[in-house]
Amino acid sequence: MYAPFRDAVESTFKGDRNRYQHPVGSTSHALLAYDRDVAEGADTVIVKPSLFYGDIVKELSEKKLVPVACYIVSGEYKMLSDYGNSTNSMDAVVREAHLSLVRAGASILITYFTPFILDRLQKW
Ligand SMILES: NCC(=O)CCC(=O)O
Repeated sequence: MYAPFRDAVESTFKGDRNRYQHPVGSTSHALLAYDRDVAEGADTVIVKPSLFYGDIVKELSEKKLVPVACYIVSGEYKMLSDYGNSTNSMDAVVREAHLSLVRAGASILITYFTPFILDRLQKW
């Protein structure tokens, strides 16, 4: 999900970051990290990437301890952009994707679509 960002910054990183990324099939790792981070004084938690993790966003936001921020990373941006461009449905797909995270409980959206959304917010 991070390849477009790494390409943009001409990253020389080789390998993977599996040692500190949560296993895709597990909810419990994310919940343990949340408990640890809140106990250490975090004032916000970030779910990143976020579009495939609506279940995690919902579970964390229902705890109501700290706001949940959702980071729509570069690979998600590319997927949405490619789909929106190829089907001439950018407004609809961007709106639906971002509202899905709001519906799941996101308090903050971190997204490369910010200028696009701000241009349309009054209509949505
Ligand atoms: N520290 C920068 C990032 O994490 C970027 C992630 C992305 O947008 O792929």
